[in-house]
Amino acid sequence: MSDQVPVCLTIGSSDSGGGAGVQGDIKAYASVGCFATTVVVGITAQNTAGIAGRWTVPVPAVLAQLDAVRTGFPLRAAKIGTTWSEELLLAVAGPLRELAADGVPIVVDPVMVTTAGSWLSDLGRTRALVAETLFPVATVITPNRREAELLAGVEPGGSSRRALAEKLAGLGAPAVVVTGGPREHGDWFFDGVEHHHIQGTHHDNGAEHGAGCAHSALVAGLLAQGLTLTSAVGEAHHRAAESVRNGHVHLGDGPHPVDVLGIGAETGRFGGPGLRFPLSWARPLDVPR
Ligand SMILES: Nc1ncnc2c1ncn2[C@@H]1O[C@H](COP(=O)(O)OP(=O)(O)O)[C@@H](O)[C@H]1O
Ligand SMILES: Cc1ncc(COP(=O)(O)O)c(N)n1
Repeated sequence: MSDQVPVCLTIGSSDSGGGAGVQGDIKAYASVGCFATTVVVGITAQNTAGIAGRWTVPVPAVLAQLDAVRTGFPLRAAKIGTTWSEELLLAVAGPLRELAADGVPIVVDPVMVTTAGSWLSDLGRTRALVAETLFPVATVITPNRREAELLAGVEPGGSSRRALAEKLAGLGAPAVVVTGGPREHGDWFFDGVEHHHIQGTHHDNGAEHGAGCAHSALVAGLLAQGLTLTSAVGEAHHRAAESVRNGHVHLGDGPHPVDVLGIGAETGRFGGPGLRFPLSWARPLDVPR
């Protein structure tokens, strides 16, 4: 790992509930020692129960954010989450191609439906366009089963994750992680040549809001830290699963938010104390700094 903090980019949408979207990505990047920059393409009025409203950011504002980040920071990895519309996909395709040509690994998380069941993408032509515009610039794509089925254009439940991954590779994705669900534990990774079942423990505490966002940001962050793709996707799964296990089960009625930083954990992921903040840490005002 390099001794400089790697800078990563997320292109995604704001989750007012703080668990997923760019807010979740920032925490996931921080959890693997990366500095997060953000290009906000949409805004959601959201809590754990679902999305009450959503707005897209005008394309010129998206492009200006991308330009500011690209010219101001040495990006070491990027991820793209929500893509909303055809117009937006077409607008970001060019800058993403340039990033990829500069050797920046790009993780494509084709978020379409949230854990709570709200739609985050206007389907229609967008499905084919995601493959056309984002697969060629991707280092890896990280759909869940439902997103993989939608992108592959197959009926739900009829295909193995192996078959889905191969189908998406056939549409141009260089490598594919089909993430796990309630019935298929662990993740399925196809590196373009070989298949790997990343085994994992399933946690049934209902704290999965933001797991997919955390996972794809973790893959990008770990690539930025110099891990190989195979190591990054393995480690990202274990950290995402931990973030579910440590999840904020007391927050919200719907799927609870993950805790990727281990803020609420009794013990951190390395066995020491978690990031829980005891009030005794606060310095009295009269202590000179
Ligand atoms: N209940 C769970 N227990 C353990 N790991 C989980 C659980 N839910 C999701 N994960 C892991 O979190 C990551 C994101 O997966 P997933 O929830 O399928 O993404 P999405 O939010 O896109 O549906 C994957 O590595 C997956 O295996
Ligand atoms: C802005 C935004 N982006 C992505 C997700 C998906 O997250 P999840 O599937 O974990 O609910 C979300 N809920 N909100």
